[in-house]
Amino acid sequence: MKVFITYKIPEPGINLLKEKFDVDVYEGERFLTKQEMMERVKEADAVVTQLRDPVDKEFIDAGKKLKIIANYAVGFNNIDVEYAKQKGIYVTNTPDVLTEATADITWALILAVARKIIPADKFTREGKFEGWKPNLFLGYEIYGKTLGIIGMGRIGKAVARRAMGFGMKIIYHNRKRAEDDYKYNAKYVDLETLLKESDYISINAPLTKETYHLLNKERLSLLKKNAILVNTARGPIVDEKALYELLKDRKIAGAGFDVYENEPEITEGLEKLDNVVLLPHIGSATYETREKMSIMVAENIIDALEGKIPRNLVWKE
Ligand SMILES: NC(=O)C1=CN([C@@H]2O[C@H](COP(=O)(O)OP(=O)(O)OC[C@H]3O[C@@H](n4cnc5c(N)ncnc54)[C@H](O)[C@@H]3O)[C@@H](O)[C@H]2O)C=CC1
Ligand SMILES: O=CC(=O)O
Repeated sequence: MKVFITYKIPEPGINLLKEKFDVDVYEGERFLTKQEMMERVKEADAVVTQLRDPVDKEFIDAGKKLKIIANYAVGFNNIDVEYAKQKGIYVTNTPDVLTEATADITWALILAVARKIIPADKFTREGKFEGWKPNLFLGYEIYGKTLGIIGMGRIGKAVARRAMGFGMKIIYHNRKRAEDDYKYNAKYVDLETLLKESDYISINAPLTKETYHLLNKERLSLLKKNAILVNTARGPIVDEKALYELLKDRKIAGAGFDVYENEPEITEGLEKLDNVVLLPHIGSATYETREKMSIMVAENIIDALEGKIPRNLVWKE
C-alpha cells in the first residue's frame, strides 16, 4: 500500500511507515501546489497532510483509494472532515504530544510582549545600552494579574498550569464548563466578562464556524487599556484588522501572534508596531514534539491500513 506525505516530516515517523508501506515523501522546500498534491494522492491509500494543505472535496475526491487522512497537526480546520467521513475515510490529528510545547510558546509570547523583550534585545545589540536607568523599557507586571483563557482544552489547561506559578487569577471561557477547573483554580465566565476583566488573554480554541471572528471589532473594544492578547490557536478567530487598529492607537497594551488571519500574510502595518511580537506559527516546533507528531501520524496510518480504527480519530474529540 502507498502513503503520500505532502511535506517532509521527522524521520522516526517516515521510517515506521517505510517498514510496512511504499512511501512517497515530497522532499522539496517550496510547497506543492494543490494540483500537484492531487496528482500524487491519486495512487495513495493514506496521506499525511500539513495544516496549510487545503483538504477539500476536490482533494478528497482525487484520492480515489484513500482510507485515511492523517493531519500532521492537532488543528484540522484545513480538512473537510464531514465529507471525508461521508466517504468512509478516516481523519486523524496529533493531540497531546504538542500541548506542552504550545503552552510554552504562549508563555514566551506573554513574557516577551509584557516585558518588551524583543525591542530591549534589539536596543542592546545596537550598542545603545549606556547603563541602568529607572525608566528603561518599563513593561507590565505578570505576577498576580488576571489571565483569561478562551478555549480551556488541553493547551488552555497547560497555559493555566503555568499561570499558577505566576500567582495569577485565572478565568476562562469554553463551550462548557471544564469539570476539572478547580485544579487550576480557574473560574468559568462568559466571554464578555473575560474580555472586560483580563489583563492577559490567551486564545486556545479551535477554528470552527462558531469561533471564526469570535473576537470581532465589538468584542475587542471591551479589552482593558493594559490588556495583552496572545493568539497561538488560529488566526481567523480574531478580526486581525480590527486588532491592528487597537494596537496602532494604543487602545490595548500589546499582542503576541503565532498565527494570522490570512497566514502567511500579515495585516500591513503590524510589522511596524513595537507593542507586538510576531512568530511564524512555531507553537509545536520543538525537536521532541515534532518527532512525536511524526510517530503519531505513522501509528494512525498503520492502524487504518491494517484494518483497525486509528487511535486519534478527530470525530472522537
Ligand atoms: N500555534 C500552534 O502551532 C498550535 C496551535 N494549535 C491550535 O490550538 C487549538 C487547541 O488545541 P487543543 O488544546 O489541543 O484542543 P482541545 O480540543 O483540547 O481544546 C480546545 C478547547 O476549545 C473549546 N472550544 C471550542 N469551541 C469553543 C468556543 N466557541 N468558545 C470557547 N471555547 C471553545 C473546546 O471546548 C475545548 O475545550 C487547536 O485546534 C489548534 O488550532 C495547536 C497546537 C499548536
Ligand atoms: O497549529 C498547529 C497544530 O498542530 O494545530
